[in-house]
Formats: sequence, structure tokens, C-alpha cells
Amino acid sequence: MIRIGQGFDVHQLVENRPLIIGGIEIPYEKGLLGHSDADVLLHTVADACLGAIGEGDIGKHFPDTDMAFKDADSAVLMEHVWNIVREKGYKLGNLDCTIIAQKPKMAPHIEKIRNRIAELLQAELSQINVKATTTEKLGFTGREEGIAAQAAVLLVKNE
Ligand SMILES: Nc1ccn([C@@H]2O[C@H](COP(=O)(O)O)[C@@H](O)[C@H]2O)c(=O)n1
Ligand SMILES: C[C@@]1(CO)OP(=O)(O)OP(=O)(O)OC[C@H]1O
Repeated sequence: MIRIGQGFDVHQLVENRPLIIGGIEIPYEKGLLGHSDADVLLHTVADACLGAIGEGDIGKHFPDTDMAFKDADSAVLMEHVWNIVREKGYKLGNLDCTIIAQKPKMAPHIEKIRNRIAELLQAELSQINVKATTTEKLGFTGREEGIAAQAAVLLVKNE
């Protein structure tokens, strides 16, 4: 059996926060605001995985009202989600995701992010694709008020 999931997330860009995307810290003058480390890409991937197995979303598993998740490392949340996926008997088919950011330029960081996600999902590099796009200065991402991410995942049931 195969299952498809999709994810979408947005976090506000503010001063005095580190910019963490896809499990890596990116040197930049601003960072993303959230209850956790606000890793917009890992939240999106986690949501896509939870969606594929019919397990709701990360807010259900890690409520932003719970101080246990204050400043949480989203890589740890992602590992937790991936354990749920594995316990249900699924492995990764492939993951495709997009970071929507006017700035910073993501291209120099894409391979590192891809490697980190492959590590977190216990997958081959060829199963993971990470893209970036601007919105041509349009909308909240274009005004650099925030960064969004979306993902599509295919999970395959172990034989
Ligand atoms: N934050 C970003 C946004 C885009 N890129 C790369 O630039 C290419 C062109 O972007 P457009 O928004 O004009 O389509 C895009 O395909 C990415 O390769 C980036 O590195 N960082
Ligand atoms: C990750 C969680 C939990 O710390 O908080 P945030 O970092 O605010 O992220 P969001 O994508 O708004 O929702 C999921 C949350 O419950």
C-alpha cells in the first residue's frame, strides 16, 4: 500500500532569532519566530508524514501550549514523527519540498538540508528533493515578513 501526504507551514521572520531551516542553522540577520525553534521546513515535512498516515498534525502531537516544546529542536520532533511512521509499518517512497523565501538565498544550503532530512528519515539522498523559490517580492514572503514551506511525501507499506 502507498499513502500520500502534504504539508504547509509559515513562520514569521524576526530579529534576534537564529534561522533554522531543515535542521540546519543558516547565517542570516533574522530568524523564525515560534514556540519551538520554528523550523518551518521540518514542521512541513512532519505534517506531510502525519497526514499520510492519518495521524493529524504536529500541533496535535506537540501542542504549542505545552512548555515541554518551548524552544524544542524540531529535528527531535521530526524523529518522533518518523518513529510513528515506522511503527505503522511504512518507509519513505520519496519526499519533495519547497522553501518559499525572498531571502536568504537558499541554494548554498540546499544539499546540507537534503542530507540532514535524509538522515532524519533514514532514507537515501535520491529519495529527498529540496527546492526554494521567491514569490517575486509579492505577498508576506516577498516582503520578507515570513518564510513558508510546503511538502509532498509518498510512504510505502513494508511487505
Ligand atoms: N530563497 C531562495 C529563493 C530562490 N532560490 C533559487 O533561485 C531560483 C529562482 O527563484 P525564483 O523565485 O525566481 O523562481 C530558484 O529556482 C532557486 O534555485 C534560492 O536559492 N533561495
Ligand atoms: C512545533 C510547535 C510546538 O512547539 O510550535 P511552533 O514552533 O509554534 O510551530 P507551529 O508550526 O506553529 O505548530 C506546531 C507546534 O505545536
